[in-house]
Amino acid sequence: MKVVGKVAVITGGARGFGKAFSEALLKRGAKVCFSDIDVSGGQQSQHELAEKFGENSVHFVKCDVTKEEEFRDLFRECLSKFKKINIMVNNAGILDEARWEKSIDVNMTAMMRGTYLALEKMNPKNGGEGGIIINVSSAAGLYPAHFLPAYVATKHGILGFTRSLAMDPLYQSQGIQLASLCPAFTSTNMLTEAIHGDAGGRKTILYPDLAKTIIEKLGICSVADITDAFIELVEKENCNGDVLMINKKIGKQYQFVNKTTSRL
Ligand SMILES: NC(=O)C1=CN([C@@H]2O[C@H](COP(=O)(O)OP(=O)(O)OC[C@H]3O[C@@H](n4cnc5c(N)ncnc54)[C@H](O)[C@@H]3O)[C@@H](O)[C@H]2O)C=CC1
Ligand SMILES: CC/C=C\C[C@H](O)[C@H](O)/C=C/C=C/C=C\C=C\C(=O)C/C=C\CCC(=O)O
Repeated sequence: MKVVGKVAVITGGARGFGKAFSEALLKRGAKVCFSDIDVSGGQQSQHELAEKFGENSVHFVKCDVTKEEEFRDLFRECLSKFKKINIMVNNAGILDEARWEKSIDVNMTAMMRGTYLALEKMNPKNGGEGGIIINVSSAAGLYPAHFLPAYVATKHGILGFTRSLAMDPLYQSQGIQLASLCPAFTSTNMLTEAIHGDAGGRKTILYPDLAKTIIEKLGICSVADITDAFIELVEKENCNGDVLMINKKIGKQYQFVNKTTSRL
């Protein structure tokens, strides 16, 4: 898709990947409505991005993706400000093995809700223009890891859901494409907290020492590495059904490329 002139909704955009993806789309001439549960972080990012790209290009909305009404309001606000939605990025996510039910709520249920809401708004029958939905999974969506079993389950779920909808001829006929991004370990707050504990010193994963050893072996990506892969997906002529993994050792690698053998 050509990004210039398009409108994107991004969840979890106050920091990390969500902020970097917002900036990359703005740089290419899109308008971005980004959201987060973190109001002060979101406002700070809004200020920075508006200074670079103009007040009329970027809009922050407070949205806890686990609250259905707030999620609906995010879409309403984007449509009222920018009149359309071409790109939806379900990026908000948490890593907290002690709160595995919450992990399912944020990483899985909210991602599904964001996808269904975007499908509704992008449907030409409802005034939409089709579009692209990118769901942020993880290398943990492709590989098991016994230091983060609940997180792994949610990230595998994202792939199953997104790849299934991408097969549906109904959405294809509406000009809607769905793809998944699978970054491996990347230097954001999520990784720092996993290794060192969260702000309160609480462990977010099991066996942090083991995780550290594995991370040292596999290497750590930069946010720029992942943003580059994100933009590649968005700008492809057809990214429908794609699962793009990125890790430090092998770089970008499309998974399940032999789609005929990995589909019904
Ligand atoms: N950093 C990494 O190594 C990797 C991260 N990911 C995924 O990328 C996505 C972004 O992660 P990072 O930027 O690394 O993490 P991060 O922790 O820096 O950013 C996550 C953002 O999501 C927001 N958020 C959390 N719960 C929310 C909720 N209920 N409603 C709305 N916003 C909420 C947070 O406030 C934060 O701004 C997540 O889905 C994560 O699972 C995937 C692979 C690797
Ligand atoms: C402790 C981790 C904390 C945070 C990281 C993120 O939340 C991230 O989402 C989790 C990633 C977990 C990744 C688990 C496995 C990764 C595997 C690979 O990168 C693949 C390795 C080799 C590929 C071999 C090959 O195909 O040749």
